[in-house]
Amino acid sequence: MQGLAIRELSKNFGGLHVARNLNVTLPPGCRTALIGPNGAGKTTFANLLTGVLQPSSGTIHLNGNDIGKLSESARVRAGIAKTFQITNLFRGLTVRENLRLPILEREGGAATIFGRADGYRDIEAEIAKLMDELHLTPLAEKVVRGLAYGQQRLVELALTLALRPKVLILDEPAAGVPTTDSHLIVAAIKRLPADLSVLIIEHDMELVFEVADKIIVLVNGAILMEGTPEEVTRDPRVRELYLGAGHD
Ligand SMILES: Nc1ncnc2c1ncn2[C@@H]1O[C@H](COP(=O)(O)OP(=O)(O)OP(=O)(O)O)[C@@H](O)[C@H]1O
Repeated sequence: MQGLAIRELSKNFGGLHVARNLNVTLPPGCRTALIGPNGAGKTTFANLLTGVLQPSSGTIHLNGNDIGKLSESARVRAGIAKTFQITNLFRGLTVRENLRLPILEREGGAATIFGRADGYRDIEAEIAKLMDELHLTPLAEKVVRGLAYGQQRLVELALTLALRPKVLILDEPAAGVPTTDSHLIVAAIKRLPADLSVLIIEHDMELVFEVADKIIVLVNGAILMEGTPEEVTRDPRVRELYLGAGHD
């Protein structure tokens, strides 16, 4: 089975059930959005996938391999990356300098990569490609501190993609980005590598509907329903949830 397969995943904090027997498959190439009211358990679910939290029960397989017991860093190496949670940019460095860092890290350090005949050229070519994909090329020599917030988020996304993940978790990609710039984020999500599995946790429904192939609605730690954006909008329970009280 290709992609990420989550089976019967549960998490309790004492008597509080924040994930209840969750079964979710994130196939390569699929853009899945996870939505739900505040406190539904979305962040907890992401933390269970990245290894920040250990589940009470259940399994997680990536391309058939059990990754459920791996540490956070081992999961990153296995191909699970999450962005937009913490800013890990070096604000005094340029966009290009920032992008060099995860590539060096991935390749096992400067000594290894620069020891190869084409090492330097390969890195610079990869940085150029990443910047091109995210339309960051005009900002290459700009110091990150001076960029608009939405642009900084694109740089963060580029840094995460430099790790060459198989599964990308976008945690509220539009949070804090002015609405005038949110189209930059939408465009970047649309240009992500075609075979990547993407899980988007997002409150902004407009963004979700623009980018998601599939939506999972989480309520009280359980899946209320999942389906295409059209199926989800038609569902009376979802309409009740989003037109009623208790959401952002
Ligand atoms: N470490 C923890 N210990 C105890 N309870 C926790 C812990 N982390 C989260 N919770 C509780 O688990 C529930 C789910 O929280 P979570 O942050 O996953 O929800 P969410 O859907 O991401 O919410 P939001 O949309 O507000 O970010 C909440 O009731 C929260 O208070």
